[in-house]
Amino acid sequence: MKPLMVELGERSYPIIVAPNALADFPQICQENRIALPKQLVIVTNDTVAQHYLATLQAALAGYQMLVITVGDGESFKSLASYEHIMSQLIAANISRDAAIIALGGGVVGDLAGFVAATYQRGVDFIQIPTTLLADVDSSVGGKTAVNHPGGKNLIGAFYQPRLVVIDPNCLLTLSDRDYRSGLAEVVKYGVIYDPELLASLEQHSQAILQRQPDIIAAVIRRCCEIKAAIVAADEREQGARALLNLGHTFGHAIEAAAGLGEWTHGEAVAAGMIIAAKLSEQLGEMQTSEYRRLRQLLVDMGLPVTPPQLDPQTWWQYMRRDKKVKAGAVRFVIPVGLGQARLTSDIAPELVDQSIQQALTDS
Ligand SMILES: NC(=O)c1ccc[n+]([C@@H]2O[C@H](COP(=O)([O-])OP(=O)(O)OC[C@H]3O[C@@H](n4cnc5c(N)ncnc54)[C@H](O)[C@@H]3O)[C@@H](O)[C@H]2O)c1
Ligand SMILES: O=C(O)C(=O)C[C@@H](O)[C@H](O)[C@H](O)COP(=O)(O)O
Ligand SMILES: [Zn+2]
Repeated sequence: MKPLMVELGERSYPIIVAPNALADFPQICQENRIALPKQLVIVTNDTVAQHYLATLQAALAGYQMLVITVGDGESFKSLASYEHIMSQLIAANISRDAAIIALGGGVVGDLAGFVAATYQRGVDFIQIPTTLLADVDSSVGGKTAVNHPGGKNLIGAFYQPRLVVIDPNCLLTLSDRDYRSGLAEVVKYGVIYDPELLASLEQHSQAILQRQPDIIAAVIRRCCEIKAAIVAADEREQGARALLNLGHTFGHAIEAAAGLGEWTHGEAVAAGMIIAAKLSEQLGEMQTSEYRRLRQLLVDMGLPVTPPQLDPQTWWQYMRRDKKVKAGAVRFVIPVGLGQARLTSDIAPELVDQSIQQALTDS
């Protein structure tokens, strides 16, 4: 199948979606004119390694490989893990012409990407995502980061991979909770960009939840297509890319306030999208029927739609650290109906507080 491309001039790169892509990795590189260097560094965690490392290593027999594992979970997307990886790269004398391969979900991808962006001021980076969330979102677009106790992704860099290789078969071993978490970002694409995708998620919700391979591969391709188009138009989030942050101003606050890892990223984004939709309803930009339709879809996907009870001060403490803050004002992504969204700072804080309260009490 023809690769999707993220068009960024000299830094353009392909996204390959193919069953068994892990085993075919060197051939995929060759077909896409990616010359693998002699030294390869695979960053992963023990959970993913147990399922997929041997297949990738066998495919790459003949290359010098250093495997670095990090702890499993959001709390390991940290400066401590970053330092752990850096120390191993330095101890092994990994040179600037090596390539770092992230094999794992969004945590491994974001962390390994930030290492790749900064080790000796930048080495080549390849994403091999293994969760639905990483397939449809985090492996594409070059946002790399680690968390800080003060908030999500506060330390990072824009650094694009050279290649993204997605093997949808990896999803068969993913837990239900993590699979559903990825569906939140899938729904997000429908809300901000693609009403047909939303309708198709509603129509095929059972097949999607059962992880039927054809449907899942089609969903992954469509999401990557949307993300690639948005990133190509606005790589560094000066405009349209901010729409990919729908639900995240609230979602990141939920994740950080609850303690990283208590809510998965997708769960927090789902509840955050409901608050954003409530805001939109209050502004008269989303009909009540559309709000209820979105809420029902998230419920059908097994995602939380009720935010946690936090006091307003806590919400605002985290929301003020959002990366979309401009000239001191928090900017919100507001869905306009279902299928479009806009970014605005022109929202009264009382309306935000009210929307959070209403999302909390809605049933
Ligand atoms: N860079 C971006 O653009 C971007 C976009 C969205 C989310 N993110 C970030 O991604 C992170 C969330 O990613 P995630 O949901 O993939 O979480 P994750 O990386 O923690 O993976 C979820 C769980 O699944 C396990 N796992 C991974 N692949 C597996 C497989 N194939 N089979 C069985 N288990 C597997 C992991 O070990 C982990 O326990 C968050 O930190 C979020 O901020 C980044
Ligand atoms: O790629 C983007 O742009 C996104 O905003 C995608 C989000 O799903 C993702 O969670 C991202 O990491 C959030 O970025 P941040 O800049 O709000 O930390
Ligand atoms: Zn996200």
